[in-house]
Amino acid sequence: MDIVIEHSAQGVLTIALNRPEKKNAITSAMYQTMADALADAQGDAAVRAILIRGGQDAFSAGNDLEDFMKSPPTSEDAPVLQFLKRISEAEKPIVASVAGVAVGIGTTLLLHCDLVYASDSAMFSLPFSQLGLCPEAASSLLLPRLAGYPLAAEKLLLGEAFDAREAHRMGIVNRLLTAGEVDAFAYAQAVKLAALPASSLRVTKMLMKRASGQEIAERMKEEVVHFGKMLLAPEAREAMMAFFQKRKPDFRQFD
Ligand SMILES: C/C=C/C(=O)SCCNC(=O)CCNC(=O)[C@H](O)C(C)(C)COP(=O)(O)OP(=O)(O)OC[C@H]1O[C@@H](n2cnc3c(N)ncnc32)[C@H](O)[C@@H]1OP(=O)(O)O
Repeated sequence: MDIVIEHSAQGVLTIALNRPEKKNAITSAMYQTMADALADAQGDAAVRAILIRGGQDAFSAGNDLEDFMKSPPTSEDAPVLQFLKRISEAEKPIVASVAGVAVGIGTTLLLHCDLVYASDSAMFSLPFSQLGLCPEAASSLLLPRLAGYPLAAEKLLLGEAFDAREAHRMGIVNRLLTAGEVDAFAYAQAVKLAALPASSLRVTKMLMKRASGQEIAERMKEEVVHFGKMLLAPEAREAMMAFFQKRKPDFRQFD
């Protein structure tokens, strides 16, 4: 199973990305499973905190590029958009544990989690421009707000990878741990949350997020319009073909 869902007796729902052979690249089916798990968690009183994690080698290599080419998300009910809506509107606290690579949505989904813990060897990247695409998950709004414009622009315009220390400095990550410690630490934090009064956490999260909720939803909609068009454009096709052909893309052929 590419996504493993586990309920613990302490009230933690764990969503584990489990496609190590593809570095946890996320397919439509995986987004759908995660969106459904988040929806179910919302209505399940036994779930008091949510933990999202990948493996030691990869948190996630982002959207599956073959899926992008074969079935680009065009409609509003596309699984990726359902997942983003669910994670951005979740009322229950979400903790993330990041080890290995976190690429594209593997990094932007973290902007919607409440507590993010990462291994000190984790690597992050937002390679949208390198793929002929634009930011998603409201990262064009949230990253400049979190990290300041210069750092956000560097990451989103150049699309180069950055290390865990920089992700921590930018505010994407709460705390760095060793690769061996990060999952257990993140889980323990989720257990702590699960033991607190759910109503208090719900109201606290709502108060912190209420002002930005509408803006986030609107920005995601705006990003999707551009993203959907760009995904079908020749620049993105060239970038994705180049990835699978293990060569550098040639963008000089486009204006
Ligand atoms: C709405 C959301 C938008 C987005 O998320 S946009 C971002 C999309 N993601 C990417 O562009 C990342 C593409 N992948 C990479 O750049 C690299 O991979 C990594 C840096 C993540 C890891 O590099 P390395 O450690 O050298 O591994 P490897 O040999 O490239 O990958 C192992 C296997 O995994 C497949 N794979 C990796 N990422 C993806 C992906 N995103 N979509 C589909 N397949 C992927 C490869 O092809 C290969 O497979 P095989 O062993 O069969 O050759």
